[in-house]
Amino acid sequence: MAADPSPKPLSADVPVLRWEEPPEGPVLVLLDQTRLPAQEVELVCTDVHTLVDAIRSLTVRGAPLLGLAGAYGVALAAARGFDVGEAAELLAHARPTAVNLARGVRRASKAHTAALRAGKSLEAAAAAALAVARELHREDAEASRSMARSGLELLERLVPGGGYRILTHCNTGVLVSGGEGTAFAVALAAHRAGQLRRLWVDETRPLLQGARLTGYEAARHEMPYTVLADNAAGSLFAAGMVDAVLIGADRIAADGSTANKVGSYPLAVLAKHHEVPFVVVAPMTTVDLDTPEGASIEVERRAAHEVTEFPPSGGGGFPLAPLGAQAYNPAFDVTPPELITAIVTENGVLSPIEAEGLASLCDRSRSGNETMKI
Ligand SMILES: CSC[C@H]1O[C@H](OP(=O)(O)O)[C@H](O)[C@@H]1O
Repeated sequence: MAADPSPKPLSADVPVLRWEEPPEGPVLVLLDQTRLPAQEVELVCTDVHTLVDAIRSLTVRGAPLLGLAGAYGVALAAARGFDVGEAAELLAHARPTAVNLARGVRRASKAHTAALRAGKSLEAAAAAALAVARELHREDAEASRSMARSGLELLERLVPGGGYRILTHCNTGVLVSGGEGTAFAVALAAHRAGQLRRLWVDETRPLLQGARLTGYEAARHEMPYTVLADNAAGSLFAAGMVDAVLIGADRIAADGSTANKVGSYPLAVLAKHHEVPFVVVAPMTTVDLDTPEGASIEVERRAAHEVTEFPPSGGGGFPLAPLGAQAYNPAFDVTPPELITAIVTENGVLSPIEAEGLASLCDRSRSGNETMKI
């Protein structure tokens, strides 16, 4: 279904994802992140195929938000009488790396199936799936608030004196979350506390989630931010201009290996070399104890045109390389635990990273939120 063609003013507070129930049937409304920062355009999803395409094209993106989109997608399929099993399969496999997506789909599908097995009506089963999606939404918003608090406390310990110069990669704010995000939410908390001296924003080629989306979010909060080409980060470290690196995650394996947007691993190596804290901020929905180590994480490979053309969406853009050039375009890379200073979750902060520590975090209630010295 076509989106509203009239772009909304950038100042509008447009929800990233919302469920609506107009007379013609329930819909999932998405802020189209491929159009930002130039335009705030919404995509109205009335069916699962539209939602799957939106996930694959990064119209909706970011690990925690993908979990919510997956769960709402199951609810949409159930409410509109689609085959829920088929919908769940399509949604869960729309992108492979962020564990949150399949997890959100699974939790909503289980609720739907349980309702049917209990003899409930199709409407009640659809409502059960929607209730799970809404609970996940609330949980993610609360997790975001908790990580922002814990992450700021960690910065105060790691970087005495405040006035943080934080480098971040990709986008990890409200555009990836049911709340204010993960790593970006920590930077925003520092800003609100008057402790953010500079937010260095890696542009994050090839899809430029940093320049486009983190820039968009930082501008709206009037944060002191500077965009940089990814390959300029090294000179910032060399000049001693980075106090900490904060990144998100798409999947954290049982040993602490972390898959995140491509370009994260080189930042971790730079941070190690320059003795700068490298901190991962991610909700527990991103921790996957069933994946033992980084080598087991499936890294999504994306189309060559995202690298060889501009704009990098959909093909047919301005050629940045000879037509037909091959391109290596992994969407993520994996940072080993020995390069990670700490992992901040809503269940606690793990530092240094020890495999059993993550399992302990998974066993904790949200209240057990203190730094774990393993
Ligand atoms: C806080 S998770 C956000 C995470 O998702 C991004 O990937 P994508 O833009 O491809 O969905 C990136 O890895 C971010 O760190």
